[in-house]
Amino acid sequence: MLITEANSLAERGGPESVVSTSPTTVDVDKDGPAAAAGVGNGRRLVTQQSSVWTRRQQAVCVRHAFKHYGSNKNPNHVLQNLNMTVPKGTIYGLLGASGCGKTTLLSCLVGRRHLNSGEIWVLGGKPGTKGSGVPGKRVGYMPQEIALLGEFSIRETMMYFGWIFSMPSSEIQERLDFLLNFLDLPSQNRLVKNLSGGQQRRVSFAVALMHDPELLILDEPTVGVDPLLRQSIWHHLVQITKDGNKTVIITTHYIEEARQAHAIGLMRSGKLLAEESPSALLTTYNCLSLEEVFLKLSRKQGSAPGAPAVPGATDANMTNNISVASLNWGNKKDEPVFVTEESGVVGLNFHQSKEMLINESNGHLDQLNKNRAGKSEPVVDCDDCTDCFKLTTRGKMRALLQKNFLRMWRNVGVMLFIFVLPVMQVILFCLAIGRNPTGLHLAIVNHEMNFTTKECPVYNNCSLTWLSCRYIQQLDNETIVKDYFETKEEALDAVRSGDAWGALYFTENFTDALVARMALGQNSDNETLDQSEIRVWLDMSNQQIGLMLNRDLQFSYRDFAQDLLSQCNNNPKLADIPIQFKEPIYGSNDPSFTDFVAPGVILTIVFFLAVALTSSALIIERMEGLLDRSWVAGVSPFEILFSHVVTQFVVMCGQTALVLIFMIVVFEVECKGDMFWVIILTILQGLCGMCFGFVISAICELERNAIQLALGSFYPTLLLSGVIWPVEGMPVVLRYISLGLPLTLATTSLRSMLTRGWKIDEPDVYNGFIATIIWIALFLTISLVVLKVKRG
Ligand SMILES: Nc1ncnc2c1ncn2[C@@H]1O[C@H](COP(=O)(O)OP(=O)(O)OP(=O)(O)O)[C@@H](O)[C@H]1O
Repeated sequence: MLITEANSLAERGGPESVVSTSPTTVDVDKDGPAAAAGVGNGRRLVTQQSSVWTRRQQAVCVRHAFKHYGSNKNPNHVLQNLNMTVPKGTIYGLLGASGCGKTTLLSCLVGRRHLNSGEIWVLGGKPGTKGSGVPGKRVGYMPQEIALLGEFSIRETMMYFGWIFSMPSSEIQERLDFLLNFLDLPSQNRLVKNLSGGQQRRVSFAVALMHDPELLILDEPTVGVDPLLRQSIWHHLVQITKDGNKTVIITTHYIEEARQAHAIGLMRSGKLLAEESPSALLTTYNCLSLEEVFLKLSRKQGSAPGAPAVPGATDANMTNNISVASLNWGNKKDEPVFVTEESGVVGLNFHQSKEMLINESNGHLDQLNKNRAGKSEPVVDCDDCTDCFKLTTRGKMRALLQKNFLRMWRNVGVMLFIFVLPVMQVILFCLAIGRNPTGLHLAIVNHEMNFTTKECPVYNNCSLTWLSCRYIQQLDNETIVKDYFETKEEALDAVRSGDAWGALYFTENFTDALVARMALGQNSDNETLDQSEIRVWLDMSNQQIGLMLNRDLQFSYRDFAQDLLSQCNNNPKLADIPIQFKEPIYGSNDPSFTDFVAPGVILTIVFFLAVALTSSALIIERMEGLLDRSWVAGVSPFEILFSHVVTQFVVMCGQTALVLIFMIVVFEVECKGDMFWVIILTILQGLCGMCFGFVISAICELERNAIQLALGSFYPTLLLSGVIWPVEGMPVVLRYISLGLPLTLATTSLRSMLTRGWKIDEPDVYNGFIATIIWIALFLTISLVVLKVKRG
């Protein structure tokens, strides 16, 4: 029968290699691998060259697969020279102990991971190559973890994946109705996060079945599923593979349920111990259960050389992944058994395995062969090539955008974070930063006044008496709280103990000395000059308060002197120092710290909110398994990034509007420039922060690391970008570093627009735009590259 298959292939015009090499005959009793397998029944092994063409005919064909995790120096070998053949139209049960590498193998099949060496063919193509359809809609993958969005309802989950697979909504709904019923799922409007573990697994299974793919890869789909439903799942799998167009690869820890598979691969330590139909395995190993077979094979593999052999199995067949039961294939004893020359797999080239499975699976594959008879298998070269040059599809964008928006909408905390936080930050900044301190205690010792009666008269005319009182009255009562002390020592003690920010001392003949100083001018003696001075001791530990008191004391003296001079009909200008500060070109003579910091604060708020929002976005999806599942469904890194960019852009526009409205309209931060360019620059900075967030998200595996990196970058950026202190105050090296940061030139640009009213044609302004755009491009490129590398 096997030879007939090969001949019929030759008649159909199959590749020459299959036909021309078939006559090579090996005497199995002498040198063939089957000799070691104890095949001494006089049957011949016929070497059949495994060609690319034959491999492409299988649903899955793995040859000499090696895969290790970790570094080359210290590798953890997971797949070791593994060969596997899954004919089309079969259910293939992949069994093995926990940690033997099943999930790794499956992830290589769906293109999520790459082998270190070896070959994989899935549905005629190599996973991950253009046009192979894998990853993509030709495969349905149910990973071991739930890998769904908890915030989505069952219906929304189905819509998400259905749209990714370009299915129309009506078709998705039809499929959904069927799957809800078939998998005994609750109402389609229930949120996934509120379902039981078993229900969630069934939704995950439904997602894999959704688009009716050619190849279903199911990693433990029956965990947490009751026996009845388990049986109906298996029944369904048998049904869908019946016509030979669908193939299922399934892993399960319930070994006995795999009896319903057409073929079983028993895997251990990165190798297939055997690859057979369940009944062949039971017969060959003379066991009653598959579990027994597995134990026998495992013991054999683990036993020392020279240990008693399991009937029908040897070290040689195990290491060569030989299908022992294939030796029973064919009804006649003298029929040859084909050996795939390259792989060393006995019997498991596609014709033999099909043939075998027909016999072993109650005729199910008889039907399969009938369906295919006379039909030459099309070689899938570029099945999906209409999509090869498309960047995305409408369905994918619709799915990804809805997912991003719904996710935000459903999460009240995130919504508050997005819109309330920037407003709160602006309000807090405007209320807390830049205002003059008030209620500062000043310890005053005035020997001119009577300390007991506290008498200190003030005359607002040309009276030259009690001038110390007149000066003290000039001090702003809101800023300064005046505490009187009898002696200088007491006043200084008040400063030392932190009860006052400074001490002010007037001698007992202050007024006389001051009048003499004004009258005598350059003829004043030192004694007069000394006595006319107001002595001040400040607590300069707080620079802002110290400098402000210093400034207020001087301005108060100038106002006091000008007032006195004008009351006495003298020119008040005599009280000024001979430097005249005219109306400033930009800004005011009484500049506000708020106006200096505000541009940088606006950009920092928008930049770092975007970082915070995006830095964990991809990580959460990755940790939920949704990212992996989306990759397998055929979504590209570009599509993921693009959908996030669009979502974030919408959010950014809202945030920018709120920040600018509160800063400029509510708190009246100066804005002399063109509002249009101010808005554009702010949005661009938000986009820049978002792209930086993507980089963090793509680089970090854990959310914790992303938070650390985002927070860690916050302070250096804030300190070095000239937001709170001029760049000109930094050491030269830091200045260059500062110029290379994304916020520095943008802050200068926004400051120039807000406070100077400069237009876009000024270099200081347009440099900020150019730098921001360069950073956006750089961050996007980095995250795209990292995502592509990580996707494998
Ligand atoms: N990303 C990874 N990095 C490093 N080692 C890994 C990684 N994924 C899996 N491994 C290791 O590879 C081995 C095989 O893991 P794999 O998940 O493929 O096993 P499995 O057969 O699917 O197990 P189970 O049945 O428990 O799911 C294990 O030792 C595991 O620790």
